[in-house]
Amino acid sequence: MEPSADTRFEVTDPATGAVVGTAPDHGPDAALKAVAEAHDAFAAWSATPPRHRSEVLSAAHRGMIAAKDRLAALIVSENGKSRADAEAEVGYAAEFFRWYAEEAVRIPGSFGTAPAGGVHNIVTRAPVGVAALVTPWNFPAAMATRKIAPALAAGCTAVLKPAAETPLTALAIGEILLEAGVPEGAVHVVPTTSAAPVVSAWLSDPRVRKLSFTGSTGVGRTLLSQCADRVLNTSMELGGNAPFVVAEDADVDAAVQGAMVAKFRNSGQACTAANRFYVHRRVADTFVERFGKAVEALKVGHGDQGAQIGPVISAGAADGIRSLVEDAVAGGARVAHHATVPSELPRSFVAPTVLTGVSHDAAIVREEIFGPVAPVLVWEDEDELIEQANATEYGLAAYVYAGSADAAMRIGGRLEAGMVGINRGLVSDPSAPFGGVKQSGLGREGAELGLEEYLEPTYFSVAHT
Ligand SMILES: NC(=O)c1ccc[n+]([C@@H]2O[C@H](COP(=O)([O-])OP(=O)(O)OC[C@H]3O[C@@H](n4cnc5c(N)ncnc54)[C@H](O)[C@@H]3O)[C@@H](O)[C@H]2O)c1
Ligand SMILES: O=C[C@H](O)CS(=O)(=O)O
Repeated sequence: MEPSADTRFEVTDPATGAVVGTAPDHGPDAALKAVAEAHDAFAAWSATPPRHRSEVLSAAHRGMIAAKDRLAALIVSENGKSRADAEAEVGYAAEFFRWYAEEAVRIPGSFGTAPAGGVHNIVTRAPVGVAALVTPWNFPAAMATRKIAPALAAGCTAVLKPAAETPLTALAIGEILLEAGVPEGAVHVVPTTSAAPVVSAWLSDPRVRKLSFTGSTGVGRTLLSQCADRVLNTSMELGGNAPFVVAEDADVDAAVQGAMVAKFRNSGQACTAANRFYVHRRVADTFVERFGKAVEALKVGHGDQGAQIGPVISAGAADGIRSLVEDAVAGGARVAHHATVPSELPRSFVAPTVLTGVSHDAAIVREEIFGPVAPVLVWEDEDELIEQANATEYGLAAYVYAGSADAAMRIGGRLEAGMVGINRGLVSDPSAPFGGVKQSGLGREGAELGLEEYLEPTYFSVAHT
């Protein structure tokens, strides 16, 4: 499953910089060899009975659950997240194998008669071919399985380039797939420190028929323009800037509980993370006080030592987050609450923080923070709220807490987002279509729609008398 590479690169713990493992460093030649093998494997895999693919995916689900402790430890070591977050990620990631084991036997098709008669329309779905999959470091298991599972269910084969920060989890998943019965060559995990040349080589190769990318909007734009040359089938899961709205009739304690999940899961490094909190003036003081108390109680430390908040991915990323806070404070914001970062911890740890009095045009409101900082803004007029919440190029997730279902659905329906959490701070679910509008992406992952991303319809026009 892993093509040979002459050189290896070191993978480090984001907290300490200690080397936690090494991965093969593939260049474009090795990456194209992986494509050749995936292409060779395609004819046989795409012709397997759906029930067989389903059973292999079920075995992959069981394999991941059996390896839960080992995978969680690997994720903590290379990503830094808390052990609890890592275990939750393994469960979530494995669930994509179970969901698509169940979908593999339900590839859709249809039969109809043309209105004028004399012609039957038969629509079938065929796997698109070899899929190139590119994933980020923030959820090293789930972002891989969210692509691999529907690709295999559809009958595609795949080459996967994980982020250079977190290749070890993807390599371990590759081994689990082999043990589950995925044929040699059908899924290649291709770590590299040369992302651009490797991915460009794939996108230029006619044997590659699909790109599914998860990462930043900036890199997504670059890859989309490369895909234009070959009019390549693409799925894009990109950045976000989720508003979290608290209405005047919301249950404030429930809103605080949801806010803790929406903001602090994975230390704020989720594309779905609440980036801006819009709280109605009538409940703003109560919300900030209770939210602040919960934030102050967060335990910051190493992921494998019982902490709730681990480091962010690098010291550079942490500095960037702190600069956003400083910029907001220079613009009039106030650090209302923060957790304590033990003094012995290195620079990659950022204090979970609640900011109040933040200006609507502050960089921290406009940019994806990707860290444990919560800017709170106060609203009174619903039309102004909607205008401010939608004033972003992103449209991935949004959250609304409101007492009346009517208000929640009305506000939620006016937000430009692909996913809206109503009275809950988590929208990620393998059985639901994950994805964004505007510059947060194209296409969906999870649910039935996630399978469609790896299928192409063929329509047969059949004459009959
Ligand atoms: N919408 C989603 O489902 C989703 C999920 C997770 C993360 N994200 C987004 O991902 C970003 C954080 O992840 P990141 O920092 O790893 O993103 P990134 O865009 O820097 O990297 C993502 C992947 O692309 C590769 N890459 C980087 N530059 C490339 C290039 N020029 N050509 C080809 N490949 C390249 C990286 O090696 C990595 O594998 C955030 O913006 C976050 O919102 C989105
Ligand atoms: O970073 C965003 C990912 O999609 C992770 S999750 O699906 O929200 O867990």
